[in-house]
Amino acid sequence: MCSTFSLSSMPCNGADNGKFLRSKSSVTRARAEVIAAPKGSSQRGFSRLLKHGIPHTDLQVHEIVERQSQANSLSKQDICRKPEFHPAFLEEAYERCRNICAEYAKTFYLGTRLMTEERQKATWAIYAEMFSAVWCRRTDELVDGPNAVLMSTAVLDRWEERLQDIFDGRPYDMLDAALTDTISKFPLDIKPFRGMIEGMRMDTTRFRYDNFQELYLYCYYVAGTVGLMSVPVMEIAAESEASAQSIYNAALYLGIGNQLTNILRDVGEDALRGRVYLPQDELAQFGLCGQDVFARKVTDGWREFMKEQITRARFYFDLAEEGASKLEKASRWPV
Ligand SMILES: CC(C)=CCC/C(C)=C/CC/C(C)=C/CC/C(C)=C/[C@@H]1[C@@H](COP(=O)(O)OP(=O)(O)O)[C@]1(C)CC/C=C(\C)CC/C=C(\C)CCC=C(C)C
Ligand SMILES: [Mn+2]
Repeated sequence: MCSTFSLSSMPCNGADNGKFLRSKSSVTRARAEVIAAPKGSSQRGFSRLLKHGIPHTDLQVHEIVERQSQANSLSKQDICRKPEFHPAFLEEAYERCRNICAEYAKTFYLGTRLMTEERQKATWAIYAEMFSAVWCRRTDELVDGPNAVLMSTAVLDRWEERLQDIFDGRPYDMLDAALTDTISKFPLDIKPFRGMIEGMRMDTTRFRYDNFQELYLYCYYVAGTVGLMSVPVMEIAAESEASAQSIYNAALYLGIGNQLTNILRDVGEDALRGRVYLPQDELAQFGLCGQDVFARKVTDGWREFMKEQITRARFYFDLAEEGASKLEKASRWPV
């Protein structure tokens, strides 16, 4: 059993994070470290973003970093019981994960080809598992009416049970087996995986985001968590003197930057699914509203609004960049 990874409570909201930060000076320092030098962000854009504030999820990151350092001091045997899989079975399992990644995440897959063999396989296994959860959830969107949310909830509850079984060494199918094997090789924490499912839950009930604070939380769940899953696989360079917290934050920011970009890319497609992920208060500042998004009107106001949103996504990519150089050498280029 992976008792080291037992779950604590669900993430707290931003207000609680604030209290926590005041009492944990190292976390505050780490945060300051990361936001001190956002290369490439224009001064005007940057101060505007700071005025909005960077909504924080430091509490979760801090917990994960703590558990990670405990895990690193344990032997692989202590971390997780290694299940006995036939080598040919595992080979086939990873091959299926690879095919899913190559088919549905083409650019990302190219990046994985630059990784060491063990890291590639781990990345495909994580991708395939999370993709399957997203895919099953999406299929439920085809169900109309009041039963839709109930169905999604049941599907996500089942995924959460499966996740626990994977971490307990009881995989349900071949894709799960690949992830169980990956978990026996890398000190992965279940918490970001649960967070990803929480993000999918949010997506079943929430079709609008009033402000960036709310959107950030969604992005944290569906994408920041991907960054947090990645660090134990990519590994921090032994010679790195940066705090683990600052590197995990950078990984989280890479997820946020990716998800904000994904949202800007998919405005039209998401509107067809009845969703507007753009912050409503910021749309209003440019004289826009959700209806304009559905109407697909491209006006000067829209262009100006989008420029600001792009600036924000770049801001997060800039925050992430420094962290990538603190990873194990062989992981920097693929990231
Ligand atoms: C220090 C440092 C900088 C480390 C690097 C950390 C790192 C490698 C971060 C990667 C961040 C990343 C690629 C995030 C992806 C974010 C993203 C776009 C998420 C999408 C969510 C939902 O979007 P939407 O609902 O709009 O869906 P579509 O537009 O219809 O696609 C996602 C689709 C999330 C779904 C998640 C997955 C399918 C799993 C992703 C898993 C991986 C990419 C594997 C990561 C593991 C490793 C070891 C790299
Ligand atoms: Mn999208």
